[in-house]
Amino acid sequence: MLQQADGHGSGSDAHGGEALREDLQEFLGGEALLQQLDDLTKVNPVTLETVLRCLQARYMADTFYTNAGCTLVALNPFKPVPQLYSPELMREYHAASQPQTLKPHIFTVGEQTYRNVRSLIEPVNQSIVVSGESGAGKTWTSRCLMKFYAMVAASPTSWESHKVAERIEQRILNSNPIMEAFGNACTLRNNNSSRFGKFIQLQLNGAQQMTGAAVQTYLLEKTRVACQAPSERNFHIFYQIYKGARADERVQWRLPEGAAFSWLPHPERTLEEDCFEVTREAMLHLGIDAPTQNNIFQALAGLLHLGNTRFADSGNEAQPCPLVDGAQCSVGTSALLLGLPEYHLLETLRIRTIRAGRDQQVFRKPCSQAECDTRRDCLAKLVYARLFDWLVSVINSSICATPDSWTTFIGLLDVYGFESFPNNSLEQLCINYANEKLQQHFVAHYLRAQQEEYAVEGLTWSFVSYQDNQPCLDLIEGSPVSICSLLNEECRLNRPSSAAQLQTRIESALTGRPRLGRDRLSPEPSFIVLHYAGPVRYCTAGLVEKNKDPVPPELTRLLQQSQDPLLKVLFPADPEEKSQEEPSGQNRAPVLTVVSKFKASLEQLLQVLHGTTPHYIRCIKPNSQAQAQIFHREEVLSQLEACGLVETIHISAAGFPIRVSHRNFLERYKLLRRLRPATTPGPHGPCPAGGQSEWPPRAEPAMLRGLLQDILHALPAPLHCGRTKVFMTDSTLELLERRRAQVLEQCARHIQRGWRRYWCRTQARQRRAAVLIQAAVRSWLTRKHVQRLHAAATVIKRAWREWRIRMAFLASEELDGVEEKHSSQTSCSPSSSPLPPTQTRLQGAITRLWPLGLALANAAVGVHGFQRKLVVFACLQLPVGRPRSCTVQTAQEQAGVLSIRALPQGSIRFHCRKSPLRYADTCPGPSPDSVTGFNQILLERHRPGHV
Ligand SMILES: Nc1ncnc2c1ncn2[C@@H]1O[C@H](COP(=O)(O)OP(=O)(O)OP(=O)(O)O)[C@@H](O)[C@H]1O
Repeated sequence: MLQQADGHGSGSDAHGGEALREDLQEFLGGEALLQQLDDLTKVNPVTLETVLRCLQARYMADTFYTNAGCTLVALNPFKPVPQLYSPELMREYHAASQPQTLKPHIFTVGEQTYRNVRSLIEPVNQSIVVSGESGAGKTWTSRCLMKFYAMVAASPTSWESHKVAERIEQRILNSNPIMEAFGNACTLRNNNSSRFGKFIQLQLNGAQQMTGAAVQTYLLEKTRVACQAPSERNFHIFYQIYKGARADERVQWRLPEGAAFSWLPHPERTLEEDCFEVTREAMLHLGIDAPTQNNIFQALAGLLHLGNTRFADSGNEAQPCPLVDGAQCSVGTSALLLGLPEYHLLETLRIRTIRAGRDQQVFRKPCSQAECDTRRDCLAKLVYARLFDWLVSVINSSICATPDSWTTFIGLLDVYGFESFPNNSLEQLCINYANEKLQQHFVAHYLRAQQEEYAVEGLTWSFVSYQDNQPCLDLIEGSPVSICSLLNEECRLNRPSSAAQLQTRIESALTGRPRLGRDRLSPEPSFIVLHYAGPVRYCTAGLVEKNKDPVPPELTRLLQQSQDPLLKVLFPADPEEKSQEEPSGQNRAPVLTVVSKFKASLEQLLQVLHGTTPHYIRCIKPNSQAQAQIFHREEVLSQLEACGLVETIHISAAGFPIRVSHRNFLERYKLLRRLRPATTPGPHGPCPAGGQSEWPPRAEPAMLRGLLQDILHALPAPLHCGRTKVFMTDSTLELLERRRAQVLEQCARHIQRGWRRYWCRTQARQRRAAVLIQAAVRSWLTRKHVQRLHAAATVIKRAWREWRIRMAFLASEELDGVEEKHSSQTSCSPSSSPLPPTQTRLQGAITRLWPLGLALANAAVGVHGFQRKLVVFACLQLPVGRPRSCTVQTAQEQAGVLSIRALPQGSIRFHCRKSPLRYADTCPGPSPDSVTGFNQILLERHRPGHV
């Protein structure tokens, strides 16, 4: 989950931070606020990932400055930013009552240092260390700061002092173009790369007015004069004179247009730094008059011609190397321009003189071709380095105030950043050694600042667990044995030693040193130093030679004989002078090597820095293409490592990298009080269920602290409760988060359980209610249905009964009617009959035998039509004359007689297919055994016609 930078595992750290949960991220820092976060130490937690994200967000929003505790991180905009360095802005920062509350800017640092000087709080002197890799913007930053001080420190009381101050400031500002022309060059990484380190001391009087300045330079890359890496250039000044010389000067300096110089690569490339006039102007302002300037440029032209002096192999050790074609002219011109005799120059380059023996006998030995080249290059480097130092001294004499006119100073240190290339040599060793020294100084200061914050918060804590870079410094410069001492020893002994031998010596003498490593796969002899910013492999080849920086004494002697006024100044003839460059086997006195000189100047610098209040500006190059609005995380990350910001983060991790205000802490972790055992209620009562309302915005600090104590009581974690913040380590945060997750899980379980119980209860209730409703509805529906059926049945029953009754009635009527008629017929007189007598007789017969007649009438065959009707009427004794009074259906085709059976009693049974009676035919439940009666006609003997 949480990962904090530990040791040097930056990669994993960067990824670890990514895994941080969003809500935690928000709690600790607030994702949305990243670009508004002015201080990198306020990103929470302080990890590389969050720091990178914050820087990126700010860079993309054109915010180039960010605080990082006591450090200011300056991202190179690589584009002109309007108003970012305007005089109005300078004035705004200067006039602000609290510049720290304004946006981070180099002017905040400038103003802070200025106010510190004014406050006279010890240490009064201030220093600003501007560091970063090549092209990160150190020179730009230093220049802007100098302009700032020139503006703010120029508030003189009188007109006269105003004029003095203005002149001084102008001189200080004018020193920049000169130093840049002579000390800067176009490299692969920066078109205007400073090839030296510098410390500028701005001197202030008791009224904090700038009265002067002093410049100290370090480690000029003088090899560039004679050797330039592919695609790189020589120092700007050579191009300036080559391109900017007037016609008469060209003649005087022997610089015809289009002339080719091997030490002037890529002359066709024109940079804005190639402005000769600006340099001349600045030199003039600093008191370097035109003849002196002329002299300087003439000597530089002499060096260019010296570069064209090429030697061929003589093929004979006893013979000096001949010059290649055309080189003779170059030697002549060079000698002329340098004020040297041509012959003497050539001889010095080609012949080595060796003094040996008790009486210092002189031997002359022709040099090899390579040695000639080396001596030529050495001469050029010697002249250029002395010229550069002389210029610095001239600048200093021009801008430096008399010791009694200034009391305090603000120092600006512009140094190379940490360097690590595939092959590193003495230059990188010196640079990285300086960076180690500065890092140690920075860390000590940072720790002090941290301690102060803890003290303000009322915390006592010491950084005992922090491992500083002392072991690495011991390895490089320690006593009695270190890399520097071994290199110096090699120079002092002046014994021939190969690269492999040097490697072996270093490894055996420094074996067991924790910061020394070895690259077993490297084909070249080398050793590895584990610097705070990462491991660097140094090749041992050429280390001793570079450390010796040998200058053949003949060269110095030659230059001392120059007729050139400038060279006379640079190389004063002093017969008493014991050349430092004359190491001899017998002389066991310490030799002034590059390393020892550098170490001495570094110690002097650090002494100065120790006596000041330091401020740090870390310049960061967002991309190596020098493009605006491009932020390469990997590149920035490696620079953060190199400038020690990562180390700062590691230190933060060693302390309490996480600081949360009391209120925020309580808001997030109040629920941890639930962990408190039920039997031990805290002094602040039971846990309130509420949220925000429980801590009103202006809650008493005492109350907050009390609640905090409750949490601490419930969860014994290594938390440190400051006056306004809670301090904790990364692992504590992790523990808190874990416990919080546990409590949340418990709560979630409780809620789930409660909810499930409630849900089940509700479900059961609903189910019961549904069943009840369903039952009620169903019974109601059934009742309704049954009622309807009942009603229908009643209707049917009633109708049926009525029908039955009617049918029975009709049937009985039918049957009764026949009998009655029959009886009444028999009782009636014949006179009353309307029928004729024959008919009446027939009718009587029929009537007597009416069942027979009826059967006949219904027989399928037999009587038809009216006869059939008549028979029926007769049988039923219906009046024929009134056919409408009753209806007799006779045409019952189907009702034929099926069988006629004479019964033993004398009765006859007619079995009809259908009852001849209209209504008596219906029988609801005929029994199969019984005679149906209605479709059977039984003629009984004693009583015919009984049905
Ligand atoms: N604040 C800035 N605003 C705009 N451009 C800048 C700024 N800072 C730096 N640059 C650009 O970056 C280039 C490199 O800056 P600068 O020369 O100051 O780098 P440096 O760190 O001094 O490099 P070196 O160590 O090689 O001297 C400048 O020439 C300029 O173009």
